[in-house]
Amino acid sequence: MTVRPARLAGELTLPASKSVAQRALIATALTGRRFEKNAPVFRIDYPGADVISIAHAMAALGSLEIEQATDDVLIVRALGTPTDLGSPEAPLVLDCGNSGTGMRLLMGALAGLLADRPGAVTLTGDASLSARPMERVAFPLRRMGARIETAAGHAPLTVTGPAPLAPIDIALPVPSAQILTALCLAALATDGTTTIDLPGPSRDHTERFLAHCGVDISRSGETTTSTTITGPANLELRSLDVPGDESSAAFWLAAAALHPDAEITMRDVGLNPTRTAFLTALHDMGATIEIRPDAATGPEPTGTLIARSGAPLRPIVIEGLRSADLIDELPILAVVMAGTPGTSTVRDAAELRVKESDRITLTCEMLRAAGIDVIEHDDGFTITGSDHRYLETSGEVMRVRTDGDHRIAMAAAILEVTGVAPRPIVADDEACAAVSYPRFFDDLAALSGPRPAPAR
Ligand SMILES: O=C(O)C1=C[C@@H](OP(=O)(O)O)[C@@H](O)[C@H](O)C1
Ligand SMILES: C=C(OP(=O)(O)O)C(=O)O
Repeated sequence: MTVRPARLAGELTLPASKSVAQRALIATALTGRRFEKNAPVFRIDYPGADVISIAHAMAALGSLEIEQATDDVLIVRALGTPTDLGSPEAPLVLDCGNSGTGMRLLMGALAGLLADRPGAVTLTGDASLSARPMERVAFPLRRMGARIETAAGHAPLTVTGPAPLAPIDIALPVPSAQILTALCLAALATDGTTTIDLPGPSRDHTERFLAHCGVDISRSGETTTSTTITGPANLELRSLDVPGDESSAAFWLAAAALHPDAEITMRDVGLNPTRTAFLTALHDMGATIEIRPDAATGPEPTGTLIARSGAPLRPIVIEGLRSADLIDELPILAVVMAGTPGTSTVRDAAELRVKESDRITLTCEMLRAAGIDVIEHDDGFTITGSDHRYLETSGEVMRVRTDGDHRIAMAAAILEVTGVAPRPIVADDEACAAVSYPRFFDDLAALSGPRPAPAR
């Protein structure tokens, strides 16, 4: 017999926004300005493993000094532009771990750094990252003049200098904030104005952070967007509060929407309007979430979220540009769909197949393992859900394949703990949650209160 918690309640501290922290680390590493030893530029409270990988990569580059002040706090100091950037015979090797954002942003940043000096830097990553497409970033950077070699489109990849860069006007085929950001970081080293048009919504953390550091950058449009940035630009380093990660909050918003008795509070959560698509989707499905915005203090708006259970949920269709806006939240949204009576669908999300895992296949496998009716499409899935909650269930515990993907491991845990799954399930790798949320399973235990040990 597996007993699911009767109540989920408590207050949580979320990890630092993975998108904001990595942008701040990489952009700060680009600056030529040297800071006094005791003048930290910013701190990162509670970084996930991707953020730590990129912090260490920037320290290996020689641009930043990272002090681990406590288990949970990184203090970042800028040391100035590195002098040793390797050579084609002996490139400097930087390990990006599991971070797609880190590797793609660094391609642009390094192209800028190597625009007018010799050197060669090779970026490597773990097996998952080495399987992900990198030409989508290398190709437009080459158009600006960068010298980048990939291994048949993948990591390891090497950026070589000197390779002077020129501004470009470009319309990207996909609404990717990672490509946009790589091009913006490269554009800082050019003389003139670069314009990057995107065919759909994307997060605007880069525009906000670079403008905060005095760069001439702006974005227009809300669904299709156009970003303009003018170089050459030196960053004025300014302190920054890194907000709690919106995509980490999504797991608890889903948990509260699904569980019959829940109240979960999260403070200092990022409320950037380009990151609120999951809040909107849950609202459209009928969930109750109280949003209390904080007074603005920096480039990223924040606030408190209080999610409560009890509202009946209705099915939803996610397609077109909306899928791009929800891309990292689609595995956990699938769990909400499974706990909603009726048929819900996600289409136009083929991009999910090239994230840390094939998230379409693994999301469908997870739901099937739990006994939920799901149909897999090339670009999404259709789920027939139910509002029945199995707070006690029995049978063999089904192992969910994660392929080391943090979002699948956390989605499986929410599916299990909320009683949506008729059958007991467990992720085959819970440790991978640390990529974005190291204490996820501790927080889950704290919210669940004392109860019988979970079935394994
Ligand atoms: O810019 C970013 O911080 C991110 C952009 C998104 O990727 P794409 O740019 O490929 O859409 C997202 O999936 C990723 O987790 C983080
Ligand atoms: C896709 C993700 O991250 P990245 O591309 O940075 O690996 C994610 O966190 O869901």
